[in-house]
Amino acid sequence: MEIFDYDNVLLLPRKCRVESRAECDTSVEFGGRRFKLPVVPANMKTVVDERITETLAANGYFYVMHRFDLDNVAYAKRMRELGLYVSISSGVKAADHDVIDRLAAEGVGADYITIDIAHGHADSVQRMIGHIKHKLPQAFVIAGNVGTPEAVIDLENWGADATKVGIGPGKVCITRLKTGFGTGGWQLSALKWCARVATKPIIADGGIREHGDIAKSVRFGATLVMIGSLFAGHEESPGRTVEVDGKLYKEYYGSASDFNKGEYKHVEGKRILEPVKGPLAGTLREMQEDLQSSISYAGGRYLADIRKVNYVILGGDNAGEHLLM
Ligand SMILES: NC(=O)C1=CN([C@@H]2O[C@H](COP(=O)(O)OP(=O)(O)OC[C@H]3O[C@@H](n4cnc5c(N)ncnc54)[C@H](OP(=O)(O)O)[C@@H]3O)[C@@H](O)[C@H]2O)C=CC1
Ligand SMILES: Nc1nc2c(ncn2[C@@H]2O[C@H](COP(=O)(O)O)[C@@H](O)[C@H]2O)c(=O)[nH]1
Repeated sequence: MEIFDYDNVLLLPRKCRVESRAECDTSVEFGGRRFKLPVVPANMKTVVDERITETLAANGYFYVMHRFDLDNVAYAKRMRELGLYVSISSGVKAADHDVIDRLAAEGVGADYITIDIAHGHADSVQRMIGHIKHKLPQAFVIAGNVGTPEAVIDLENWGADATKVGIGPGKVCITRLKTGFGTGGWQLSALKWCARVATKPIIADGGIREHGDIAKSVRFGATLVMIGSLFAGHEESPGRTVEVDGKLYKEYYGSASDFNKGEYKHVEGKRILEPVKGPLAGTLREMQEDLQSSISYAGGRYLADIRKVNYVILGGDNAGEHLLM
């Protein structure tokens, strides 16, 4: 198997088919809705909050609200009152099952539910998918996180409508150091490996450091890309603002860090500071422009055209050109 990651792959251009990059369409259909970008900010406490998710939903972007210190039912009710779609996260414990029961009993429902645990290839996830499909059959269920084709096949067979791939490639992740496991350092080829067997959408989660990594993820099979660090350092970001030597930073910590958990137990995440870089809307606009350029370099007009390009692997044992024949 070829092993590579975002920083040692480049996509190869094909003849341009547009007069302007404005003709390139970055939108994507996911779970019955069309969104402006194949990008979703990570469902983490220092990345999204109520206000940011409302803005994203109201402006045509996909979001997943985090599940920490949050009343999911009250959150879902508020989004409904605002006329916005509901996209929440869930764990797999008894209290998480109860939330699904309440959403059903109170008639609130949810449009998207992301089952989001560290080791998503687990019986507990199978039970939770079954519970959601029983109580809220209309909900689109995303399940993860996983890092192997076997896991993608199982989650799909258990009823997941999409799977989330990425064990440990995140910027504040220390899973590979603490456990010796994961897709950190080879996330892009793990995505390719998983996408070969997937029959439903994949969300590539973690490891995106540059906007061009979004196009690379799409090339290797992602329908959406989940991003934490690139979104954590905005004016509106929920992380605490910290001043160091006159410069402003936002704190960004892992969901499995002691900062999120409130105790040092099974810690697989750390805290870092991200420089503050202006409003979120500016980054979303720049991501769209960059992705429009990516589509034009792919010789296409639509996101899916990126899937048609060849690529090169730079350096290492797998170095070489890879042609689609
Ligand atoms: N993408 C990634 O690489 C990672 C992401 N995270 C994120 O951190 C957050 C917290 O995750 P998590 O701790 O799973 O959530 P929870 O604290 O909600 O735990 C979920 C359940 O899974 C169990 N569990 C967790 N890890 C394992 C494991 N390795 N093997 C068996 N059972 C396990 C927990 O039990 P118990 O605690 O008793 O074991 C608990 O019952 C999530 O948002 C998750 O996405 C965390 C680590 C890696
Ligand atoms: N191993 C851990 N992974 C974590 C933790 N908290 C979040 N995450 C994952 O990281 C991505 C974001 O990655 P980034 O490279 O874009 O910053 C996020 O979506 C989760 O899947 C954690 O504590 N440990």
